[in-house]
Amino acid sequence: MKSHQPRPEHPNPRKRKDPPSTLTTTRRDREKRAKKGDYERDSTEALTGGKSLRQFYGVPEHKRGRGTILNDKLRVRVSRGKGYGVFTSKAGIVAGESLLSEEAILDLPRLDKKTSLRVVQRLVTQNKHAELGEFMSLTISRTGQDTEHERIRNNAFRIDSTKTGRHIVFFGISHANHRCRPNARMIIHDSGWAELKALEDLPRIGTEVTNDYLGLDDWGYSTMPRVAEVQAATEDGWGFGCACAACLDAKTTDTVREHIETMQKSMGFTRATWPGTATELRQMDECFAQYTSDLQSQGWWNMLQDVTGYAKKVYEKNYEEGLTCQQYSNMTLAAHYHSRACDRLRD
Ligand SMILES: C[S@@+](CC[C@H](N)C(=O)[O-])C[C@H]1O[C@@H](n2cnc3c(N)ncnc32)[C@H](O)[C@@H]1O
Repeated sequence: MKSHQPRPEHPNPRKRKDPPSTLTTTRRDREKRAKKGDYERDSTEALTGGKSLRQFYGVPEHKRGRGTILNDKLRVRVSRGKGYGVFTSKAGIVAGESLLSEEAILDLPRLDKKTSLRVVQRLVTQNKHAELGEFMSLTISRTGQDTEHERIRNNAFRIDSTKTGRHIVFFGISHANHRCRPNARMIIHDSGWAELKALEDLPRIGTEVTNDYLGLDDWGYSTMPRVAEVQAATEDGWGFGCACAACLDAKTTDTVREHIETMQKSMGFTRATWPGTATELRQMDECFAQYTSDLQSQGWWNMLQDVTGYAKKVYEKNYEEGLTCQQYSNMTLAAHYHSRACDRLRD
């Protein structure tokens, strides 16, 4: 009689057969598990039997963003030192152009472990395999933390101002890396759609499109966090210390930000929070449009031109790494508008 010997391991790790898993991944099984509440487990259980979460959900390992064409303007590619990133695949993009408009994969009313688990579980029960595949191809930066919650924490954007409030996850936009002086801006609509818009001209193919995770891409009214604070915020929120040019030259950046704050204080601008929602951003846009038209209607059009030109010059000379040109122009414009308005009142 033939004795049953265990097969030796294949020398090529890719061809080794996994031991039979207790975590079956057919659709029916997944549905059964979801109904029974078997998804109630912690990160250690998620790795049971050496299975990753992707294996647990039956999502192919190789589907990790690489080369994904997002639309005719953008694609996902490797970004050195940052995993993957979003890059232009079209030349001649101009400032203000819409780069990508996307619906959320996941929309969480709250950011906590239970809610995270529940929303991913819902993709399974609703047979949303494409969304599940997209979600699983997003990054987790802390090794050994392969849980739904960690993946959401790493890729979600806040839609209300609280840390644990409404968060949403996208596919393309969540692949965009952070930069403190970004070249694109994300506008999240309350309905769960988001749009990525170019903040500056992107003339060449292959330019990395970066977004500002922290809301530094404001109008310059807020207190600018120091580099150490930025690092702490990116570490706390997404598990990485920002390595953008502004953060690497912390001394210059901090000096520039200090300078800006002094200017802001002298103008009496204080704003404690960043615009978080689409409504807030729209309100700011409307405000800015209003005072631009005020300037025009009062015959101050030349001043508007001067101020913008001046701001650009100063920006190019001194403010290279701390602020976007647009932010600086807006801020300087606001300052001039403010002081002119004060002068007029005094008259
Ligand atoms: C929302 S994801 C961005 C896409 C991600 N790079 C990927 O491979 O899918 C956030 C993660 O990207 C990396 N990352 C983004 N911006 C970065 C930056 N400025 N410096 C270093 N790492 C960054 C960090 O690992 C972070 O946890």
